[in-house]
Amino acid sequence: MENVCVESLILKLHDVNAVKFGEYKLKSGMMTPIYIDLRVLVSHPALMNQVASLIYQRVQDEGLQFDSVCGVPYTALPLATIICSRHELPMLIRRKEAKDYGTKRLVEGSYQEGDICLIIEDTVTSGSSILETAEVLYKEGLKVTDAIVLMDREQGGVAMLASQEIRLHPIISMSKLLNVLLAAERIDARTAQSVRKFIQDNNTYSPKDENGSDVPATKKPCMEQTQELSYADRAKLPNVHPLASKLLKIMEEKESNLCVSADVTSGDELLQLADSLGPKVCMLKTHVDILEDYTAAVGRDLQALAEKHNFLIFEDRKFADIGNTVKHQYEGGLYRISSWSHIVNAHAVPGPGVLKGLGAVGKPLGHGCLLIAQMSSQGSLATGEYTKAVLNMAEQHSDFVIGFICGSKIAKRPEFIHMTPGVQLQAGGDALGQQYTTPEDVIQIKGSDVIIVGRGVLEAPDRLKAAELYRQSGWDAYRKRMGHTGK
Ligand SMILES: O=c1ccn([C@@H]2O[C@H](COP(=O)(O)O)[C@@H](O)[C@H]2O)c(=O)[nH]1
Repeated sequence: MENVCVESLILKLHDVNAVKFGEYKLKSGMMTPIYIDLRVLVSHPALMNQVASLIYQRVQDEGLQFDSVCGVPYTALPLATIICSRHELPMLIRRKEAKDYGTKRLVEGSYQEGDICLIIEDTVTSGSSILETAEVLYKEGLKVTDAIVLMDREQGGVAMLASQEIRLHPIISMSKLLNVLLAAERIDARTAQSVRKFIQDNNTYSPKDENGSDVPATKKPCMEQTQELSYADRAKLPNVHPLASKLLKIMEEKESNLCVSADVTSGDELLQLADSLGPKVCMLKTHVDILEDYTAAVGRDLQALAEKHNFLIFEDRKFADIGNTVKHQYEGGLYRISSWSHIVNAHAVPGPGVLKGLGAVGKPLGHGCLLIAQMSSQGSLATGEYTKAVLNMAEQHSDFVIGFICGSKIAKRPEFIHMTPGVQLQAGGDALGQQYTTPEDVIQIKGSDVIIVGRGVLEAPDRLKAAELYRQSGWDAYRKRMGHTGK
């Protein structure tokens, strides 16, 4: 199954005019400055397949249990059909009007009383279309516990359906849509703000109080606003880890969010790289165990070069064992990683013990750790609930965890730094499952902070020139994300 990124899907939906700005009438008669018209998807099969993949991914991420799937007619019908056909799931079709001959059924397909039916919908405003479909299914003795929607306009649908005991799982929120279109300069700040205001002023759901009277609809104060902090401002936050603060300051000073992955096999080449590319990077990443001639002098000299050129060293060791073992692996052995590397990383698989073990060594030295929340390789299992659990673990250990290895921004706390590998100037991949995306995509669209580039620099005819190219494109993408235009 293809891996679909929400941000690029939003841009494609905009390309095919599925997202329109202007004056449009909703089903309720309400006028809206933004209209989502996913009916056009039927004319774009590749996009239709991507939407179906995203919906199914969400079904899996949420671990939903159900006996059949029903798409709300008509736009979600082909989506449900693709998903059910690809994954061999039983599907039901809800008729909008009963036939006046034959079985006269309103629900087509085979089902039994008590079966759970998952509803799929394309866009939700108030949630009334999903509820109408659920009510038809209820009359047939079916149960509805969950619904998935591609686009939630954030106008009360989630709360209304929750009041009817249906959990709605939106994939794209209106806030996300606006943020992505704004960052990609598809809309201007004024348009985004006027749509936000419309959404906040037009919440369709009024919960009832205990006497059954309407409680006035609350205006949502929580639509994601994009007033983002700069790297420099984040460095000054009161709760930022001192090492994260140092890195953010370096990034701002050197105008670099580039980490070069120095995946070379000789100590001399590593040191030569560190010296020549040092001025271009905020961080140098190593895999010390691929060096064929490591000696303690390499670690020492690397540290001196980090001082000279003002960058941090990140040993990409990916610790993944019990606390006691990782403590030894970090501090001892041939490489004595903790003696020269400012940052290491760890998988969350072993549980918090891995951070306790590493922290016992790293914390007194002022070092920091990145948790691996997602990976760039095809078929990675670090997705969905796992990624959420990693985020949670980081929040519990923010005295040592300074951020994440991830594909996109996953944490709201600006103290955490997001670092993304799998970056080249052209999207693509290698023969062993690595997947590449571009600096613009990673920094501007996906909201990560640092690009990690290996072969994009190492295999270039002129490594210094290539590093400068990546530094500049990473920095330009950051400036655009912050709303700066031009140089
Ligand atoms: O998910 C991950 C985690 C780590 N890496 C590492 O980053 C570099 C990428 O090198 P490229 O040559 O740019 O592909 C490499 O050291 C990996 O071990 C990753 O790629 N993905």
